[in-house]
Amino acid sequence: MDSSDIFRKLGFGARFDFKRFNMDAKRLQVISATDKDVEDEKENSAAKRLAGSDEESTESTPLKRMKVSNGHASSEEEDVHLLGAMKADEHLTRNQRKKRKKASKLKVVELQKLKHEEEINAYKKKHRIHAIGADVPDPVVTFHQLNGDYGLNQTIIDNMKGCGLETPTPIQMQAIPVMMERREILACAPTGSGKTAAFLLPVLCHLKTPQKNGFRALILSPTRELAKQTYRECMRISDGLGFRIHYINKVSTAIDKFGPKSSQRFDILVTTPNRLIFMLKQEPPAIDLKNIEWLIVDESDKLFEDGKTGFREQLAEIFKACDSTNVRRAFFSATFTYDVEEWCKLNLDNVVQVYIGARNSATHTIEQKLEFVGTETGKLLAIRDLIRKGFQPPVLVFVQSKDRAKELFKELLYDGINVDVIHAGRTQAQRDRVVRCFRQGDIWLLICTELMGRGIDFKGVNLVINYDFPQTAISYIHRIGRTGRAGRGGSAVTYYTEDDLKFVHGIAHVMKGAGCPVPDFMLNMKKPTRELKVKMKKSAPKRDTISTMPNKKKLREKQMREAAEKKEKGEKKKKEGEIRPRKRIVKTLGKKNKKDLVKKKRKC
Ligand SMILES: Nc1ncnc2c1ncn2[C@@H]1O[C@H](COP(=O)(O)OP(=O)(O)OP(=O)(O)O)[C@@H](O)[C@H]1O
Repeated sequence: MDSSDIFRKLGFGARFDFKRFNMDAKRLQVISATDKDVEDEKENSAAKRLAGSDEESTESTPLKRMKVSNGHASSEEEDVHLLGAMKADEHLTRNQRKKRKKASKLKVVELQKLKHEEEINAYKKKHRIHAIGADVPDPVVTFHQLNGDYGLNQTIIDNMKGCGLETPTPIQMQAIPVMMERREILACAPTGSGKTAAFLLPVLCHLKTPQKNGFRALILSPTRELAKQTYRECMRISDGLGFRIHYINKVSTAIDKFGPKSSQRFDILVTTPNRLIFMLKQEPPAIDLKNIEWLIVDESDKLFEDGKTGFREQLAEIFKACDSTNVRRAFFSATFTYDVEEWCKLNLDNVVQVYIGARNSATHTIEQKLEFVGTETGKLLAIRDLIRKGFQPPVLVFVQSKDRAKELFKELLYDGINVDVIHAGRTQAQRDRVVRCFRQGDIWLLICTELMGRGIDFKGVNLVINYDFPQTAISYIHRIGRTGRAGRGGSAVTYYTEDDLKFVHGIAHVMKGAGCPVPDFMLNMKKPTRELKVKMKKSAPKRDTISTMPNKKKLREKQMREAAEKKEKGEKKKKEGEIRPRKRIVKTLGKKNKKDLVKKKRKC
């Protein structure tokens, strides 16, 4: 037995890197020339395909494309490769041939997988989808696909179509399959991009049919208005399936309805954290969240905020109450802070992060403008000018507090337009009426506070006016996001005064990020310090009252200030007189007398 025999025996069934060992293999007669040719041909064809020489159009049939290429080689392609391999295999044993066939099949599958990945990446890039996480499922192209792939009820798909939702938006393309696979998710997509349906569809799919096990899905929203809107959307999409969906309107009735003695005939609860906490704190708790399978936190960055405006503590208590082992959590918002992201990475199980477009960016369909108005009076003049020139309702006007909302309402009440106001100081019935009238078009211009800034979907708002400069860029993104929804156009104008100059930089950059023209001087404005930013975020700046009438209190203050200044000046003069009396005498003597005095002095 010579060395080549030993090598052949030991190397039986092994595959060679032909580029590196070609010469040796030939010398030892381990392979024939045909073996190498087949191998070379395979590599060449793979490279060609990855370089895009494949004739098949990737755009025309995306669904088919994704299905076919999902890891399995087409039989035609396989045959070509196997034929070549069989010719080369003539001199091999049956076992060797089998192994070779298996190996080449594997290679084809790998190449198909690569091709598939490339196509998926191109599709994601086109729709600006970024997904981070392990084994992220592929995005879907149609709602119909969800029926085949995940068993989504056809009624839901029909209801979606009935509401005019024909094809999924980018966030729906990616977030739905992720949630369908029961993965926890942190999703961020621009305002008005269809996040509500993105979380409702998987929830409805997993709940399958109505049951008597108490609530199985919980959706949290920061405001009652948003909770009600989500409840309505959920009812629309699940129409005909018999799910019992609830929205807590009055806590007193909810306690009787959902308490321990209830029939447990409910499936989905949509509410604000405060109301839920109130019910959980009853003795015994007036609601049971032990069977919750899906906990959705909408506008999650808002709910994660600390302090008066946030719900962080309440959220922690609700998380504790949803203690089922198979609870899944989903966080949705148009904006995310670093804190929320870190929390999700640490606490969620194998989380998938989905971002559409650039993070914390404004919708591209909104025309944004910054308008310098100098002073508070300038703002009033600007808005009156806009009204006088004529505007296209509906318009939303944001101010920083309920007091200012009332002040502006008083000012505009007699300007000949249908104007109303909504803020936390109004009763729930008043708030509901205002929202209803605004939706119906009976109110043309609605003055509101940050209450309306999050999630509210008013169809066709044409213009958003930031009467008071927003406290943060995040607040700006949400406020202007009330227009330009679901791919429609819209405009936003932000008034700024001398006092707001130091905060213009941030907003100018958000505008630039959304592709709006911004003058260079705005982009180059000095950034506010960190302390200033924190201060502004915590509390809105003090501003002069919104009024064209002279403010009596202010007038009195001004008079008192002037009187005090006068008095101070007088005292100062008196003091000066005591220190330099001669000078005073000289002054009072006049020019002629002064000369006489000098002469007299000389004589002396
Ligand atoms: N696939 C779709 N095709 C067309 N319109 C859609 C689609 N999905 C949702 N919409 C519509 O888009 C609008 C905005 O949707 P939604 O309120 O869910 O946005 P959002 O992303 O939650 O916004 P926000 O960040 O302001 O809360 C709604 O009127 C909704 O009916």
